[in-house]
Amino acid sequence: MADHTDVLRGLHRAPRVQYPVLTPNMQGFQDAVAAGATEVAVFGSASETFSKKNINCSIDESMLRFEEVINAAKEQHIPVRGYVSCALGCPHEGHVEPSEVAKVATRLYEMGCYEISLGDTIGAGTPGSMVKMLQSVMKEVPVSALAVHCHDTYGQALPNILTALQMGVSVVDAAVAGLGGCPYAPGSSGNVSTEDVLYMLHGMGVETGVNLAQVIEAGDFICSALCRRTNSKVAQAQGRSL
Ligand SMILES: CC(C)(COP(=O)([O-])OP(=O)([O-])OC[C@H]1O[C@@H](n2cnc3c(N)ncnc32)[C@H](O)[C@@H]1OP(=O)([O-])[O-])[C@@H](O)C(=O)NCCC(=O)NCCSC(=O)C[C@@](C)(O)CC(=O)[O-]
Repeated sequence: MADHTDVLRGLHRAPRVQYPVLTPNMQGFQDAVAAGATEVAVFGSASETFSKKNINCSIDESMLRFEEVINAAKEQHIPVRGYVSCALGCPHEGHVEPSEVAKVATRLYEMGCYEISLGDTIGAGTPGSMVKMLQSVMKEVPVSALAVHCHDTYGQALPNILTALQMGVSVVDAAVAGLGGCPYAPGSSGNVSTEDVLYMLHGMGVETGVNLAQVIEAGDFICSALCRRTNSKVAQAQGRSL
């Protein structure tokens, strides 16, 4: 959190690209806007323990903080995205009831988040648990306002994403080279790699508007800058960043 405004100020922004900034409280929101953010995101959790460890407050307290951020954002016409972590399991509590995910997603949506990203923070979900969780959330929030955010710890990210797409979700979070993760989800791997999602979608004939070869190049660049090996199976198959 501490250096996100430096990152934002250092970006060379491309037209038609959004650069949402995670803003868990008003301090984060004000700093982000001062640094030029045009979209922000609040990140809550369906697990009480994870909420306390990740953002140092209970779920109810987080909602009060988010309401303040969302109201301030509305005044400035800044769109707000909402995340629900631990949608398919918690590193501390284990199983998370789909109804708890639906409750938090509904609160964020009703407060004014234009989209709710359902996070499998520890990557422990399967198509079976994805179906149950989405069925519960979709009773309360329109599917057009839902996104999925899958980590690949157990190698289930792509089947989970495919399941969500088949249920009508059309927004998928991904990270170049499968980077990412969360300091409060120890042992969990990064987000599903953008390259692997694109390869699957293009193979299914889905038009994404994204150039896979250029994303692989971007993955090479960032892996070399971070001295990390790519987590993308597609990039590995093409002999990249090994
Ligand atoms: C939320 C806080 C900041 C509360 O932290 P806190 O300690 O409760 O906050 P505080 O208000 O008591 O302030 C303590 C210090 O933090 C500073 N502070 C206070 N707010 C901010 C801010 N916005 N930005 C920068 N600094 C801040 C504040 O200025 C103060 O500094 P000091 O006076 O001691 O020098 C802390 O718990 C925190 O940083 N949590 C974030 C941890 C994190 O980065 N988690 C990973 C994010 S990704 C994720 O959660 C999951 C997701 C989205 O990827 C989806 C998924 O897979 O599930």
